[in-house]
Amino acid sequence: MAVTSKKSKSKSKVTTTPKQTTKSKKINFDFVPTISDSEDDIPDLDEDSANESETETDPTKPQPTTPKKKSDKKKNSAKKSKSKTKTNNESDEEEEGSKDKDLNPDFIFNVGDDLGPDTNFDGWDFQSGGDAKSAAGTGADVKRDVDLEGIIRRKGGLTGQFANNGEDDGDDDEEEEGKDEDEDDEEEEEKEGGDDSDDEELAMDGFGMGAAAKPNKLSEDDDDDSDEDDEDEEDEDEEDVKEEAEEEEVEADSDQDNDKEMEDEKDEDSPEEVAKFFASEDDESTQAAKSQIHKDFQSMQLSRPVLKGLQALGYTKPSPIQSASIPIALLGKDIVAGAVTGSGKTAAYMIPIIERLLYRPAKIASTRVIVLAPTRELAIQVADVGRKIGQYVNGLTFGLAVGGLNLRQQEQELKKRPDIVIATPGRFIDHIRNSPSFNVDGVEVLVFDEADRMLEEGFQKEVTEILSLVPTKRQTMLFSATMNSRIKDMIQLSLNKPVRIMINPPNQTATGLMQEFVRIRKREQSKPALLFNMLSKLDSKQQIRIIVFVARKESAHRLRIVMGLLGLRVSELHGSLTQDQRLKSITDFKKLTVPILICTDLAARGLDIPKIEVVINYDMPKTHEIYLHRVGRTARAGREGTSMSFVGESSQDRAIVKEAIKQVELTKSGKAVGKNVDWPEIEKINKVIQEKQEIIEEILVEEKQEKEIIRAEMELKKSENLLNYKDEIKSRPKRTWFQSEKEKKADKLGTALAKGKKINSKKRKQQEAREDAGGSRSYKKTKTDRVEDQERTMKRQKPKNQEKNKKKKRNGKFGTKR
Ligand SMILES: Nc1ncnc2c1ncn2[C@@H]1O[C@H](COP(=O)(O)OP(=O)(O)OP(=O)(O)O)[C@@H](O)[C@H]1O
Repeated sequence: MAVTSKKSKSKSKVTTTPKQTTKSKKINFDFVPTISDSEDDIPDLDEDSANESETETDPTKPQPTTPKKKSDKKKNSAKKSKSKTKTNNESDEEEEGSKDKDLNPDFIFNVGDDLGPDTNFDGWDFQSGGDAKSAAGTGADVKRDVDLEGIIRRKGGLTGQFANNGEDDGDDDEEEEGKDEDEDDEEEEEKEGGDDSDDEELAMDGFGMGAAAKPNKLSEDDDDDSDEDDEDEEDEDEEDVKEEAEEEEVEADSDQDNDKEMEDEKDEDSPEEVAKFFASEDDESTQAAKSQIHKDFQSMQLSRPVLKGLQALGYTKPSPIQSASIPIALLGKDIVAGAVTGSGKTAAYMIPIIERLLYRPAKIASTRVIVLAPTRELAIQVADVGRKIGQYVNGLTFGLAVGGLNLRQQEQELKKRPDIVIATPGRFIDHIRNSPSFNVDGVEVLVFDEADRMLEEGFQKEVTEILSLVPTKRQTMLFSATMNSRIKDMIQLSLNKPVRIMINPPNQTATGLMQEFVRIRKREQSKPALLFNMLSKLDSKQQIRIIVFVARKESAHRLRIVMGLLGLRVSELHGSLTQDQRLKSITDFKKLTVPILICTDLAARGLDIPKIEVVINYDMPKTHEIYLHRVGRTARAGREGTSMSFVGESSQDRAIVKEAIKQVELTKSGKAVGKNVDWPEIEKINKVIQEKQEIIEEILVEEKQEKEIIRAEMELKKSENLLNYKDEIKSRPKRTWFQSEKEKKADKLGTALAKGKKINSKKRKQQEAREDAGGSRSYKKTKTDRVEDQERTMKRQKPKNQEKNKKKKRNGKFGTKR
């Protein structure tokens, strides 16, 4: 399906020609040969400890009508000046001053001869996720929250040198403090220098690596909307529970993945399967498109508004994945693409999508593109990138169908049938089922971002349901940094001879990434102290962004309290937080208000905050794949970054380190080193933490009590609303759910069973009970659901119709008839 454009009639077609081909260099799109399974060249981890038992501890998307265009132009210019102001406001002097200093000039965003990326893109923006009425512009309800920091403060915490950043006062003392801190730092550096010898056993050789192994809706609008919002509350609460369950799956996924999965990765597709499934390498147009390397976006025959959008973002040259994917996507072909984290995959699919919409305008408003992402935050970010690229395209509209954000607001947005809808699967299905004016019959393009994740068991049912609803005649594109999905998993997507574009070898890390590994041995209990020690040494003034990954939500929360008690202000990000809290954590992190973010794997994929300097794996992930996504939060777009991993003695942890070293050696990308730490110093800190255990428990109890009070207040309000708006609430069509929370849980159990995991008898009984009940429920509204809906709608319309009839009668009596 060749894409012709208005422009192409007078100018040139988007299809590629042999002429273009001769000018261009050829790049290899194939997978780099499979990594040898032989571990001969891999330095062994310390043998003695290899025999020690594993310990697991937890210390803590144009409708071009002329009038619309005019107003849109106005809007666009307003938008433009607005975004300019925003950029000025957002980039503080220091950041500007140091802009892209940290970029790696070798990074191949620029295939040409000059510098690394000079992008104006300053990360994603939640403000564009919804209207400005509510917190973070997302339409998310602002609900009363527990003041955890207040509790920590009352318990004597957050008093240290780290606590006064952000909105706090204490300006006068800042310089003084700065001096002291500098002196302290010097002292600490000296100490550190002297400590190297102290920890020989934990040094790089400890890993057998030798030296560096190369390399509330309670705001103003409440007066108008509060009634409706309150009525919605019940629905939304229930919906939030479902969404939470969905998100939990994202997080819990790493719990489900195990060594078995790593083995599966090695289960390669056969050459015959590959030849049958993927487009032939000999396909002429694909060949022509593939063999080019575009030195700039102009040579891709992109339209002026899109080029303007890219220019505004500071994207001068396409990254390799963009250079390779855009021409093929413009041909309307299905794509399965993989490229290293932070290499610009979002724009790689967003640019051709916008181009397609621009040159094939729809006659009537319809949603033509669906982008599916595994997490809410990623979906919001993708929408933001899309909006920014398409900011000069008249009438281009985006919609979000993302869990945790205001359902009614989204419904209103989707009613207008935005061109591009970015969605998380659960909420998307919810809208298709329950938002009558939204449908997906006009969908032409379906994108799976983080496709390998979307094809995993956690999303299987949702994806199957979505696929059954969208038209089969469509373009489907799959993108991920770890696009290792097997053909058997992709078959359900009904891809039409997809073109396989693999830029980097699978499992490669960013070129500018320094991977450091700290061996924990039996000091699991000292990990919080180690974390504190590292955080304070890394950034005594809390001026760099550090992201810390932990295995469990509880650990994230506990660590936040521990760090707070030691005077270090950190944020947490995981599925147990409300969406408001989640967005606030990210916004604070982005603005450096709270530059340390402790999170679960919810934030492992796709999150693009350009200046995350360090990623700490406090708990190692379960698989090397997740490790790649986590460390991929730094060293993005050709920048440099460091990852520090706390490596335990489990075979799983050790296997990931081995794989990381192996990949560095194989791909010659980045570095991997062992790191010494000052254990005596850390043990001192650990002692302090141990002494605070009681206080930590007290804080947790106090927090729980506050939460219960808030919950009781909310329940009370809900009951009042239920009484006050009973009739209205009852007349509403009953929302139907894709899966109940119970079903989700039962599915998880099923997954566990399928994976051969041991489950206890109670859980097994639950699973059996579910199977007895007929297994999974039907996904579409049942006939009964529909009849009930109709009855409710009729009931609701009855008073209105009665009113209309009365009016008609009145008009008959007193109206124009004489
Ligand atoms: N052509 C370009 N020139 C300069 N910067 C770019 C270009 N394309 C993308 N970027 C920037 O590179 C960064 C990474 O892009 P993006 O988030 O799309 O990466 P990704 O490959 O999807 O990463 P991940 O695999 O982690 O999801 C973003 O900050 C983006 O603004």
